[in-house]
Amino acid sequence: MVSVAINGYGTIGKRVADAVAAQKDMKIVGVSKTRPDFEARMALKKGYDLYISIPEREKLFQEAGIEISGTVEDMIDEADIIVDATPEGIGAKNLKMYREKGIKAIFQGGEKHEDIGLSFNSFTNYDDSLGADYTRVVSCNTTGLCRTLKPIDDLCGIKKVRAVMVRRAADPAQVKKGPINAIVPNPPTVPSHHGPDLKTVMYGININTVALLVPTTLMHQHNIMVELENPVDIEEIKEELNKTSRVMLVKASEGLASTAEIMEYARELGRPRNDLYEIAVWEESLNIVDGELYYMQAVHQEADAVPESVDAIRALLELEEDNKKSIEKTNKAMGIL
Ligand SMILES: NC(=O)C1=CN([C@@H]2O[C@H](COP(=O)(O)OP(=O)(O)OC[C@H]3O[C@@H](n4cnc5c(N)ncnc54)[C@H](O)[C@@H]3O)[C@@H](O)[C@H]2O)C=CC1
Ligand SMILES: O=C(OP(=O)(O)O)[C@H](O)COP(=O)(O)O
Repeated sequence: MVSVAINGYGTIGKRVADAVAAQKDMKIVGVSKTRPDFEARMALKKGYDLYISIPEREKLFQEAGIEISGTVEDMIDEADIIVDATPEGIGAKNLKMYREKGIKAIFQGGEKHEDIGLSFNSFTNYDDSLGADYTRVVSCNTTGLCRTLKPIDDLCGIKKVRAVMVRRAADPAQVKKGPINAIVPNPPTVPSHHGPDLKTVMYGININTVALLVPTTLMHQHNIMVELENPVDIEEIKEELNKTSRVMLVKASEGLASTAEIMEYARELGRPRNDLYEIAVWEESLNIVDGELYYMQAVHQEADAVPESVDAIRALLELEEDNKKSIEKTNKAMGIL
């Protein structure tokens, strides 16, 4: 059983911690916090040893009566691998420390591909991270694109993709982010960074994306148009997506006509934090017009890329050479369809 530490126990970090703890071949040996808040108390309640990323704040934790086991450097000494889930750009700064400590590390999508040198998705390029020292799990939006474009490409080939990424402005708990009442071209430049980001894990795919921020916190929504290489029937596409792991077809006609209703469905599934790991594709949106495939999907940004971090641990530590077997193990432990 390998020992995993989480540097940055936040939205993604705490979810990855629970996902790792659910696996049979790995365990959590520590998580790091910057301040003694309710998340720190929850981490201890879950049995995770707590480490501090800002040593000068040790007194704050003591005054709060929150037991800590040391600094991030101490935590690294206990682990076989680090999952860095710090805010965008901080992971790249931590890379120097990981190198000096000689520990493998997995980063998240807020880091730049060029800063880490390798990016990861369980379905598209797992093998390239086998035995690597560092890799970067692509962001929630790019993960969402991978999950549906990969099976479509395998089925009938993709000539070109255009996608409009309607992104949530903030996560539900992020009270300082917006917009509250505006639609923001973000980035205002076209194409957005999502196309190049997808190419770091789906090599050579021809894609251009446009991205917006809208005042919602629940999910991202994607509008995808695919010029297909070879003719295919829409029922074949539906069948392929229906059997694709970490993807689910939903029907607006059955009350799942919005991101809000999809998240209500996620609550019915009863996973931790009502998370939806699967990419939800509106079945009614799937259509082929003049040889071009159209479809719409929704992405639970807080959760969809979390299982990929678990698979990345197996790849870097060479616990499983076959991505399909890792995906199966991760899914089984997390109750993913
Ligand atoms: N929130 C989302 O929807 C998604 C986020 N990501 C990526 O995941 C990464 C983490 O993002 P979130 O979990 O949303 O951020 P977050 O802000 O929720 O959590 C970050 C955690 O790191 C801690 N932290 C801050 N500075 C630190 C430092 N120097 N050392 C150690 N810990 C530190 C914070 O206190 C916080 O607990 C980013 O790269 C982000 O782009 C990827 C997919 C979706
Ligand atoms: O939108 C996201 O990534 P993206 O920039 O790849 O679209 C992620 O949800 C992270 O965004 P955040 O930095 O607003 O949390």
